[in-house]
Amino acid sequence: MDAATAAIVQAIELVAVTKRYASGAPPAVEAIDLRIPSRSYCCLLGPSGCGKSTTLRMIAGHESVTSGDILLENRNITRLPAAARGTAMMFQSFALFPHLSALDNVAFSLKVKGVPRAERHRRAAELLERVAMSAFAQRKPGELSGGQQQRVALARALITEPRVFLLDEPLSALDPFLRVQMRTELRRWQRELELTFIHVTHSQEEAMALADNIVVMNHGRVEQVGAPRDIYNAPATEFIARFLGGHNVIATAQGRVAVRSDHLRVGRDRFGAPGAPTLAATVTDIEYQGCYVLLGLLSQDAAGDRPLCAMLPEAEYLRHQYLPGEPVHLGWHAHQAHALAR
Ligand SMILES: Nc1ncnc2c1ncn2[C@@H]1O[C@H](COP(=O)(O)OP(=O)(O)OP(=O)(O)O)[C@@H](O)[C@H]1O
Repeated sequence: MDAATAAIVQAIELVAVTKRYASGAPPAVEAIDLRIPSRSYCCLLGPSGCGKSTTLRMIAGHESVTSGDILLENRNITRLPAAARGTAMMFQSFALFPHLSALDNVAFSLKVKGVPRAERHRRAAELLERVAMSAFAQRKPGELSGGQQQRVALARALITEPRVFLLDEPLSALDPFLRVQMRTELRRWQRELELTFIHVTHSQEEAMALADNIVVMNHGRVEQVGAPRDIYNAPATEFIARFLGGHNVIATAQGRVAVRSDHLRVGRDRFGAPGAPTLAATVTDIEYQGCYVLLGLLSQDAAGDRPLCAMLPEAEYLRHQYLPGEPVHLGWHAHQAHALAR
């Protein structure tokens, strides 16, 4: 490890963490090594069943670890109870107590700890103010909108003064409009609070919008870790290229490559110098999307029939007006094709 890497405090470090729910069953999480820098926004991204919630629950202490270690700021927390770890969790459904006011919901964990009423209400009121919910302190959860409930849930988690904030699909219960709005708020809170956020999602769009680092998981393993732009521009595997969307996987003589849909060039004439990557294709569909047009294409590559997709800016499409059934040529710049490991 170089000095610069050593100087970055890791909020969370997983060392060879494995989880088996039953002996003999395939592992839900298999030998994961992961470092999440302090004060960063990390998204665990992957399809249903890939092990992301299990990973989050093991960090929270809601699930035991079969083998391996979990460190929080260099402290081994693997065997500590959830309340002693320095983490707090926000759930998809927010899990607010329906019969308690927003203020009492936020103050709840201090009540359990025996903090006197006046003191716990003072601290809860401060946190409600921080999330712009002071005016709703006396309302019950049922009298609040989804977004307002989320802010109360955030305040309730923050009252325990966590070092690491864990979020399990926190936006998926919200309608699409509110989801985008709350996404922006989550990012702003993370920056303002200077906390480490670890957020589980199956939405690549959400992960791209929020994360400093995305951890892409598949079948209980980490497939790739990186900044959204780095992962999008150089997906390591075919699974990632397909899961992220917006990519074509093409079999070439040198192996499989990923080419972004907006990097695939389409023309009636063959492209470029002899030897440059090129394919013949037929237009199958045309989808108008507003500022761009998606062309569905069928081609043959080294592995056989290959459905592909090209994303053309609206003006370019209008210049050419391709029609379904029309033969076209496809091309791409060699540097825009990323070799896939598998
Ligand atoms: N309590 C449990 N007992 C037994 N198996 C479990 C349990 N929880 C999860 N699993 C299994 O472990 C694997 C990983 O599940 P996990 O919930 O971590 O995935 P996920 O990526 O979060 O999926 P989702 O997005 O659907 O929540 C799955 O095969 C799941 O069936």
